[in-house]
Order: sequence, then C-alpha cells, then structure tokens
Amino acid sequence: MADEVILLDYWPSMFGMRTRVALEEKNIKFDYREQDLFNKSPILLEMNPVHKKIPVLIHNGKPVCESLIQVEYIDETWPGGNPFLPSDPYQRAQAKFWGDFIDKKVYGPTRLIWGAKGEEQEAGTKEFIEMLKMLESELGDKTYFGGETFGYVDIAMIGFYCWFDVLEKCGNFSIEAECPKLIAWAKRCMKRESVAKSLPDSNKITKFVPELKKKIGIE
Ligand SMILES: N[C@@H](CCC(=O)N[C@@H](CSO)C(=O)NCC(=O)O)C(=O)O
Repeated sequence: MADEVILLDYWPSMFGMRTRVALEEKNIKFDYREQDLFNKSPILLEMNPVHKKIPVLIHNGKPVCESLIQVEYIDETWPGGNPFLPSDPYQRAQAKFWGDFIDKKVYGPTRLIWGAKGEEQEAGTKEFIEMLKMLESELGDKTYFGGETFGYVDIAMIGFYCWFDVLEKCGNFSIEAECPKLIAWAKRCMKRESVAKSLPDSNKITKFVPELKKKIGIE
C-alpha cells in the first residue's frame, strides 16, 4: 500500500517550511492542507492535542509533531537520497545543537522585530543580528552547514530567509551588511527546487505581516 502523507501547515510558517523542504528533498508526494490558526480544525486539534500547532505530519494516519522531529522522521523513514543527518553520532549531535539554537535563539527575536516597537524592537534586532553572526561563524566558508551536502541545519534555518525582507524593513537594518556569508548561503539554498517550491515569495510575507498584526491586535 502506498504511503499516505498529509501535512497540516500554514503557508508563512518557517517551521512548516522545514517539513515541506524535507518532503520535497525526498520526492515524497504529500497532501498539503492549509490550516486556519485562528479557527483550528478538528483534525489539527485531534492530531496535535498537546501543542495544537502546525506543522503536523500525518503518515498513514499517525501524527508526528514538531518540525525538527518531522525532519528527522522523514530522513529515517525515507532513507534514499542525501541523508539530512550525518551517521557519525558526534556530527549528528552538533547538527541537532544548531537546530535547537535556531529554535531557542533565532525565532524569538524575529517576533520582537516585526511585532514590537521602540526599545523592545531594537533589542530584538540587536539579538537577532548577534545570533545570525553566531550562525554565520558556524557556517564559515562551507557550502552548507554540514559541509558539501544540504542537510538538517540548512533545512532548519532556510525558512527564515523569506522573512528577512520584512524583518529588515521593520528593524531598519541590512542582514547582508551584517552577515554576507549567510545571505550567500541562503541564495545557494534557493537554487534547490525543494527550497524554491517550499518558501513563499518574500513580498507575500511582507504584505502578510501588517495583516497579521491587525489580526492579533498589535498595531
Ligand atoms: N516548535 C514548533 C513550533 C511550531 C509553531 O510555532 N507553529 C505556529 C505557526 S508558525 O509560527 C503555530 O502553529 N501557532 C499556533 C498557535 O500558537 O496556536 C515546531 O517547530 O513545529
């Protein structure tokens, strides 16, 4: 029986983009189901009762929650092609460390940059740039975070790239000026069909943010 793969997602989500990219990298056919996070569907509540968040990967009726867990699950379940994670335990640990770093240290400041004002927004901008500089020094002169092949940390981070334009406009800074190597890396990733297909156009994100702010009551 062919695998049934459903992805409960939300188009602007940099977390959902991770799972989209991972599925595309493995050439897995999946049923993409856009979710309304302001009026959550019964299937979302049923499949992710703990966090009630997207993305949720439903594989033959069984839900896998949390985007980085989904990326690893996809890598293990469909092992063909380039592995996302290295086989060496230490290298795997290092890749997961940077995935965790992105979740703990990169995502938070982005909310302040587009959602806050004044000193709070400035603090978010400063923090974001500092965190990107740490990522850039980890990348160094490598093609991808794991070396020559596109993998786990690239997948964890690349979804933020389509948010860079709106973050720069809100925070009045240039990511390229601060982290040129990181921008060069992102452009390299965008050349991959799996990434180009999975990330929305940054103009769409830029138009979306003011609508989102209105919807959540921050103006
Ligand atoms: N650690 C999780 C984060 C998912 C998340 O925040 N999803 C958001 C949309 S993207 O910002 C979400 O589903 N929010 C709905 C809510 O918070 O109610 C992951 O990596 O999958």
